[in-house]
Amino acid sequence: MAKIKQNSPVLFFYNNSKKWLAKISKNESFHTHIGILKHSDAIGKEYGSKLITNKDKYVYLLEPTMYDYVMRIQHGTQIVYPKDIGYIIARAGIGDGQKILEIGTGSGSLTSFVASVVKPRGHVYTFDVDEKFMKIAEKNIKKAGVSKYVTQHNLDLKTAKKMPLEDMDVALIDLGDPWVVIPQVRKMLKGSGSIFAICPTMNQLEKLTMALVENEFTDIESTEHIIRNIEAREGKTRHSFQGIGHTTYLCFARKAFFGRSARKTTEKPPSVETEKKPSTKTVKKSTKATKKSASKTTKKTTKTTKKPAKKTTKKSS
Ligand SMILES: C[S@@+](CC[C@H](N)C(=O)[O-])C[C@H]1O[C@@H](n2cnc3c(N)ncnc32)[C@H](O)[C@@H]1O
Repeated sequence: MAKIKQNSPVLFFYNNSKKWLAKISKNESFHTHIGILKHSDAIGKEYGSKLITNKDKYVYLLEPTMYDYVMRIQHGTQIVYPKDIGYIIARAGIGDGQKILEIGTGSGSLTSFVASVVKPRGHVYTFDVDEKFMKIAEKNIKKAGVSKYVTQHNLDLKTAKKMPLEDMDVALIDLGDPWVVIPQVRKMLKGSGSIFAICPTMNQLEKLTMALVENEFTDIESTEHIIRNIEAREGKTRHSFQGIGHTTYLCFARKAFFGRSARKTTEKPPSVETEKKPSTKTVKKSTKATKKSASKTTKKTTKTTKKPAKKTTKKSS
């Protein structure tokens, strides 16, 4: 039986829109519209028990899940929501023991969730360029209890000359221009490794898909996930009037070896519809942009809780 004690995490659950997440500290209490919730009253109770307030209302003392942490995360940036995270984990094949590369830590929502899936043997190496967001993410990752499985780096991989990682199982990208980092990500991914990127608009999705084809990725799929809440009550179950509209598009692919260099130039890449070669003009543009910005490399790595798997052996990527 799991009993609540000092420092236990607890979700004080009143209803779906009123719930409070806290770490139990015996001298603390908080005032709510349903009365005062005293932490000391929770100590010694089993998770799932009721706690009565001074206004004779009650909350349930629930053990928080990763969903609860992510939904109550401090937002520094837009975050990836559980409705998308579930599919990302399934579609990218994320599991225990994997090495994950993430570009665009943001508030650490996706980082925390993915770390909770790859732990205890796996690790998330996450990169961001904004120290302010990195601090927010660090706090959120700590609150979610997965700091041990995450290493945060302050490094712009767009301009980095040497890739700091190799043989990654999965790469997750959440930046405004994900197509720019595809060549770099390719170098760090193992063969057939999964890549996933967030694209809030269709224009971004198009540019990304073209870069994926150009950089020899296959199994390309783009999806949008809409969740509909149902209000289920006896005799009057119906869709909720509230709901989230469009949030973002998700794009998945796998690293492959098209063998273009070994083929004659007239030969076409594999015959999947989405794997048509993009117009050279656009691809050249993004390649130029990458090269141009490569001269301004900033290298700074913070908070290394675990060493990245850097080896100097060069591999064909
Ligand atoms: C939308 S947020 C990511 C949100 C995150 N997926 C989450 O669930 O909390 C995008 C992040 O990408 C970062 N970013 C922008 N350009 C970057 C770059 N070149 N390398 C790494 N991170 C970058 C921004 O600082 C920002 O924190």
